[in-house]
Formats: sequence, structure tokens, C-alpha cells
Amino acid sequence: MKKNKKYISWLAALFISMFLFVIPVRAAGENIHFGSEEYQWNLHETSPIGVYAGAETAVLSAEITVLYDAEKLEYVSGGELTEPGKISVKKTGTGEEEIMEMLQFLPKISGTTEVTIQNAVLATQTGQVTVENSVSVPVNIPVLEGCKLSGITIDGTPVENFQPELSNYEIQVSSETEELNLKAEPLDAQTQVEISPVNLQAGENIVTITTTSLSGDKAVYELKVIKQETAAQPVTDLEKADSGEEGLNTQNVQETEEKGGFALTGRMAALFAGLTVALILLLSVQFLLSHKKKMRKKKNRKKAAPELQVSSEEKTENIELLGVEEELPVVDNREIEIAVKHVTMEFKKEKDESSSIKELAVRTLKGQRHVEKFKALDDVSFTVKKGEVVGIIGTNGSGKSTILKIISGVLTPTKGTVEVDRSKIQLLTLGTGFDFELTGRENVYLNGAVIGYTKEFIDEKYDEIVKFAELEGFMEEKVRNYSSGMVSRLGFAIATVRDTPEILILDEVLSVGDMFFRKKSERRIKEMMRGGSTVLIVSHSPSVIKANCSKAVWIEKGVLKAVGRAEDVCRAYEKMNG
Ligand SMILES: Nc1ncnc2c1ncn2[C@@H]1O[C@H](COP(=O)(O)OP(=O)(O)OP(=O)(O)O)[C@@H](O)[C@H]1O
Repeated sequence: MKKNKKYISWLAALFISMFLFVIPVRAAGENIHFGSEEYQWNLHETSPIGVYAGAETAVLSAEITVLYDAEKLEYVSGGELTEPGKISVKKTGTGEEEIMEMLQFLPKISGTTEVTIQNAVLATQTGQVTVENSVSVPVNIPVLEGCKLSGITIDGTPVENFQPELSNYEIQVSSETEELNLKAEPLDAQTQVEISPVNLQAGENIVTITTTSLSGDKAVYELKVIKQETAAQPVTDLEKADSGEEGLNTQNVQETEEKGGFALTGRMAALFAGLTVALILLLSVQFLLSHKKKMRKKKNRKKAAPELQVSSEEKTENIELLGVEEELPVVDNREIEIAVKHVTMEFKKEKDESSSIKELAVRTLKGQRHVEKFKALDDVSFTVKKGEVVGIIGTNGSGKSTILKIISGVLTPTKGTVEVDRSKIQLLTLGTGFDFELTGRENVYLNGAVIGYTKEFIDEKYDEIVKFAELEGFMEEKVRNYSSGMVSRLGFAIATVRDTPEILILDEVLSVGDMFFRKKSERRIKEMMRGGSTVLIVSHSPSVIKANCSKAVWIEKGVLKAVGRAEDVCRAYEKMNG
């Protein structure tokens, strides 16, 4: 009986080994990826994209093949153009297990597109490795003014939550719809609009609407039209689509899900390979040495490194929208870190503007200047609890920066109070302290000094800053040649390199730049959250608030409109401003 068991063990080991050799399984250390899960670029602005290839041991050299849509993007630099739409990146390693290259593209047409790493051939210390599973990243190029549509209708029903600058929509039509009666209205009557013909089939159909501005700029709006298989639904699901998860306006949702699925498959393959190898070892050792205890120890070595979960406590606190002035009592025993109580801020504004400095001087001397007061904030109250990440949203000039300045002590309110320990606060604003005529390196020192770092501190942290911003190879270039995303990344890297503050206040720091930077900074913010920081984020962008915050405060024209779960507040904000 004992002998039979050993036989079975051997056979199992043999079978699994054959399986492993016959079916290629991607090992955990071999991978290709982009620096970000999504990129946002601007038309006619050269934009960078980080391409990576890694192995389990040091990479001696790599050849990475990258594909892109030559209709929408123009290749600028970073590799070798083998044919339109295909780039070969050849790079020698630096002793690291990963190789990175920055490619630069110039978007030619607004809309969405994607860049793909087709494969990578890596020379490593242990031999040649080919990574063949391709990876794509979506790139979004907002639609420029002259190309914008004001709306799209299907059978007279407008696509809900349509935003002129966003170009990707998904809609559903019933199985009975034979023809797509689609109309697209340009914002500017002189914009030309061309709709691709569509032969509506059950399932997924892609319709493109190409717009051309007077100056010749082009944009492509893409509609994924899903025709249902069965005849159960009414003509469209448009009216239901207010959550952004179904119906017409699920922009980019599909790509994100696909990417999530891919990442999972990659990890699962690596896990499967790891488990199988461990099993072979286990069985072989059992048969040959009968060292059961030692075996068990090995088995236990198969770790399950749990991913650290960011606490996303979404308390159902005061979700009343539109007109909430006071917070309701909350079942949450975390202590209050910031209490804004009935804050009003009045500024003075010149009533009739003088047409010249001379006139202004004369009026001032004569005491004839007409100055009126206006309220930038009017009786605003809310609280932020310890460890909470709260977003402040509102349109331009609504008072967001003013409330941050009051909280951080830069301004004193006309009425009301803020209870907070200001020694714990670090306020981050970008765009200040950069000299575009200096190099990236010089700006690290300049910007660091503006924030208050010593030269010794910057010397110590310099490499960390450059690595985080992923600007290796660009630091001796003048910042004038950087894209806006690169500047943002550098600014954020400098500003957040110091130890995690207890209260971090970010003013529009996450809304600028490309998605590459955004994802990285989001990850750093999440690290801060894990470290227990209380974070306050100001942004125009609901997606930034939704991605980072559990709670949101909406201020409009100085008045508190809503306080509540980030998702609910942002939905109301989008409805109002959409
Ligand atoms: N020091 C000041 N003196 C006079 N008016 C000011 C001052 N600071 C801000 N304001 C005015 O107060 C209002 C609110 O400005 P604030 O910068 O807080 O808005 P915001 O929501 O941050 O805007 P944005 O999103 O455009 O940055 C605006 O009308 C602005 O012009």
C-alpha cells in the first residue's frame, strides 16, 4: 500500500512536469507593462508613455515591440520606427531586473486609442526570455473646442451624460432595433460631422463620428452600440443610465474591466506555476527521502502575500444632497481632525474699474474708489475625521482654494472658525516654484527650497524623487521641453518625498497631467492613507474625487451644496454640471 502511494506520487510529479514543459506558463518575474493603466494626453502636445519589461534576474538587454494607431498618434522618439504603427525599443540593462523606456507620441486626432506592447525578448543572466502576451493601455485625448459635439441622439433620445470633450460611449438598444437613427450635432455650426455607416448586428457594433474643425483638427467619437440578443427590453436603456455603469455613457468602463481581467489572469498563471513547482518538489522529496516534516515546512513556504487593502470605509453619513447645510450625527467613533464651523469669507472687489493707473491713483487720492464686498464662502460647515480622505469639489471660483487656505491658516475667515492643529498640516499646490528655463535637476533643488527642504535633504532624496517621477534620462533637459504631465509628476514627487504628514492638503494636485502621473500619485496617497494621514483633496474632476476619496464636500458659488459619500456627491455634481 505504501509502495503504491509512492508510485502515484511519482506519476503525478512526472505528469505535472510534462504539463509544465509543454504548456508555457508565464513566470511571476517575467512581465511587460506600461507605467500607468491609462493615459490622458492632449492634442498636438508631445506626450510620454513608460514601457517596461522585467524578468526574474537582472536584464542584460531587451527588445520590446510596441504597436500604436498611426492614424491617431505620431511617433516622436524613444525607439526605432520599424513601420508606421510599430516601434522596436532596444535597450541595454543597468543591472536591474526591469528595463524601462520612455516613448514620446504626438496625438494627431482627439478621441480614444491604445498603445500595445506586443512582446519583449529579454536577455538575462540565465538565458533568453520571450514575453509574448501583449498588453494594451487606453489613451484618451480630450476633444478640442472646434471639434466638439453638443450632443448625440438616437431615435430622438439624447445620449445621457454626454460631455463634449469625452469621446467614448457605450449604449444599448433593443433587439428589435433595425436601424440606428443617429444624429450628432456640432457645437460650432462650421464643424463638419461624418458618421460611419453601421449594419446593426446583435451584440457589439462600433459607430464612429468624425468631426473636423474649421482649422482642420479632427476628433473621433466612438459609440459602442450593444444590440440585445432577446426582445425583452424597450428601445433604449438610456433613461436608466444615471449611474455610469449601464446604458449610454459607460465611458472607458470596458477597457478598465478588460485590463483588470488581464492582470488577474497574469497573476493567476504565475501563482499556478509557483504552486505546481512547489507540488513537484513536495512529491519528489516525499518519495526519495521520506522527510515529511521538512516537506511540510516547504509547503508552508508557499506564501500568500496578502495585498494590503486600503480601508475604504464608506459610511452612510449625511448623504442628503442639494442644500445640505449641516452634517447629521454619524456612527463613527474616529475623532474629528478638522471642524469647519459656519465659515464666511468676504473679499473686496472694485465696483467700477478705472481705465488707467492714473485714473485709479486720482480716484484713490480723492477717496472715490468704489469697493464692494462679496462672499467667497457663505456659512460653510463640515467636519473631517482622522484618517479620512475627503474631496472638495466645485466649479471654477466656487471657493475651494479659499476654504483650503482658511483651514491651513493662510487666510483668516470673516466669520466662523476652523478647529484644527495647524502644525500637522502640509499644503501642496503645484505650478509654483518651477523655472521652465532650468533643467529638471535644477528645478528639484529650486522647487524643494520653495517647499522648505534643505539642500542636504534634497541631496539625500534626489534619486528617489527622479525614480518616483520616472524621469530618469530627462533630468538634464530644460523643463520647457517637458510635457505638462512630466512637470506635474516632478512637482508631486518633490512635494511628497518627505515623511507622511498627519494632515495632507492637495490643491488641484491630482487633476493635472496624464493618467500615468495620476495613478502613481493615487498610489502614494493610498500609502499615506494606510499610514493614517488625513487627506483633503481639491479638484474640479469628479473622477479624481471618486477614485481617491470616501467622502466629498461640494461647494458652489461659496455655498455648501452637499456633504456625503464621494460617489453620491459627485453624481449630483455631474448632473448639475453635465
Ligand atoms: N485674495 C482674494 N481677493 C479677492 N478675491 C478673491 C481672493 N481670493 C479668491 N478670490 C475670489 O474668491 C472666489 C473664490 O475663489 P477660489 O480661488 O477659492 O475658488 P476655487 O473654487 O478654488 O476656483 P478654481 O477652481 O478656479 O481654482 C473667486 O471669485 C475669486 O476670484
